[in-house]
Amino acid sequence: MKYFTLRGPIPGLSPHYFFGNTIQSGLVLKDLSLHEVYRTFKSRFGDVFQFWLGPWRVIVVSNIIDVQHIYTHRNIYEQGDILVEQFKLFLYDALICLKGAKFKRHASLTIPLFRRNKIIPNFDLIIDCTDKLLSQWRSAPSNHIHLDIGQQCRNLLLLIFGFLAFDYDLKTFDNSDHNELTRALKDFLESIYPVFFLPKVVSIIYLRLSRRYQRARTVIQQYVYRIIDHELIDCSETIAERKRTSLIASLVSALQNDEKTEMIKSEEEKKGLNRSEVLHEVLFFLLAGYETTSTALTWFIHLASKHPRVQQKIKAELLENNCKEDLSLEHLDSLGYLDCVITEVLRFCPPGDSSARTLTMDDRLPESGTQLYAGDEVLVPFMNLARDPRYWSIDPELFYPERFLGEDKNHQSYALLPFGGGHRQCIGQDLARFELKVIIARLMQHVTFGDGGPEVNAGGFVQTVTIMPKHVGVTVQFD
Ligand code: HEM
Repeated sequence: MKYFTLRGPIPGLSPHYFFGNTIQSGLVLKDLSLHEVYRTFKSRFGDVFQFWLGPWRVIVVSNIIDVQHIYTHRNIYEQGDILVEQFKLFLYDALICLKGAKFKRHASLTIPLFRRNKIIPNFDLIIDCTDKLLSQWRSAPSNHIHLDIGQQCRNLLLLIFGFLAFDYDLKTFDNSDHNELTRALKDFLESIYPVFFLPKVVSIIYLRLSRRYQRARTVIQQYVYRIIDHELIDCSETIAERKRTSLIASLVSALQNDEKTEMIKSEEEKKGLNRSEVLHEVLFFLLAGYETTSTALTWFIHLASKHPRVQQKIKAELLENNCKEDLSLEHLDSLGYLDCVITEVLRFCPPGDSSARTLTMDDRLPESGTQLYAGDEVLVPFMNLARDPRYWSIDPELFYPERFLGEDKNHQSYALLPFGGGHRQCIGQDLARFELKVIIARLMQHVTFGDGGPEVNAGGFVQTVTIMPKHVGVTVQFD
C-alpha cells in the first residue's frame, strides 16, 4: 500500500492511517515539540529514520556528513515540497513556496535588502524601539512576575520590522495588551500550524471553516493593504530612490504596469511582480521577519533568568568596553562574549525545527549509505545535531556560551544550523543576529532578569510554527 506504510529498509515506526506518526510520537495529544520527537526517534532508530508527519513521509537525517552532502548538492536537493505545498495554501506567491526562475525573480528584489551593510543603518531605530519596551517595564512594580514575555518580544520585533522593512509604524506598544495586529498574527500562526500535518484537502476545508483563521487573515490583510497604500503615496521618483534600501519600496517599484502582458510571457522573460505577488511577499516577510527572532529573544530572556552568571558577564563586558551608559555601533563589534551568548541561545533552543528538501533525482547518502529516490522528502533536524555529543567537546546539554571562546570555538559547522543551510538558508540571518545583539545589549545596560519560580519559569517547549519556551515567568529588576 502506497500510503501510511513504512517504505524500504529505512527504520521507523509503522504509521497510523491519516495521522501518520503524529499520535504515536506525542506530537498530537501530548503536545510534544518536533525537537523532542526527533530526538526520541533518533535515540530509538539511529541517525536516519523515516517519520510520517500526517500524510507526509519524511526521511530525517542527523549526521553531519550526510547533512553536508544534502546542503552542498543543490541540483539534487531542492526546496522541500512539504513547505511549498503547505505554505501555498495561504501564501501562494511568497518566496518560500517558489523554485527555479520564479524564485530568482522574487529573490533578486528581496535578498539584497537583508545584507549586513543594508541593516547597520537601523541601529538607532532598534535602540529606540527597545527603549519603548524598557519604559513599559519601568511602570510595573519591581517584584512583578512577567508571564507574557513572549508577547512583549513579539510586539518589539514587529515594531522594529514594520519600520525597517515597510517604513510603517505598526504601533504595537500602543495598547499593547490588545494590539489588533499582534493578536491577529498570533491567531494566524496558531491556526495554520495543524495544516502541516493534515492532508491537503482537509487543510483547505479546515482553513475555510476556521473562523479564527479567517478573522486573523482579514485583519492582517487590512494592514498589508495599508502598508502598500502608504508606500504608494510617495511619488515614483522617491520610491525608486529608496528601492535599494527598503523592502517595501523595492516591492512596490517592481509592480508590473501591464499584468496581462507579463502573464503570457515565459517565466524566464517575466519582469517585476504582479499585485498578488507583492501582497503575498509583504505578508510572508511580515511573518518571517518577526516571529523567529522574537522566539529567540524570548529564549534568551528565559535562559538568562536561569543563568545570572551569564547576565553578569554580559554586563561586565559592556562596562569594559565603555558601553554601560552609551551604546554605539562602533562598540558593538567589541562585544565578543555577547556574540557567544546569542550563538549559544540559537544552538541550545533553535526557534525552527528543521530544513526540508525534496530530491530531484535518485541519490545515496555518503555516510549512512541510505538509498534515496527522486521525490523523497528529507529533513535536517537542528536540535539533533546541536545536542549530539559526537560533535561538541563540552557537554551539549549544558547552556554554556563560553564553549565558543574555547573548546568548541572551531565546532563542526554542520552541527550548528539554526538558520538552515545551502542555497535555501535563511536570508534574514544577518538581520536577526544584529537585532538580537543590539536589543540584548540595550536590555543588559538597564535590567537584570530574575527567575520567577520553578513552575511559572519551568521552560519546556511549545510547538507552533516556531518552538517557544512553554513556561516563562521572569522578574525585571532595573539596575
Ligand atoms: C533568529 C531568527 C531567525 C531564525 C532562527 C530563522 C530561521 C530560518 C530557517 C531555519 C529557514 C529555513 C532554511 C532552510 O530551509 O534551510 C529560514 C528561511 C527564511 N527566513 Fe529566516 N530565520 C530568522 C529570522 C529571519 C528574518 C528576520 C527574516 C526577514 C528577512 C527571515 C526571512 C527568511 C526567509 C525569506 C526565508 C525563506 C528563504 C527561502 O525560501 O529561500 N528570517 N529562516
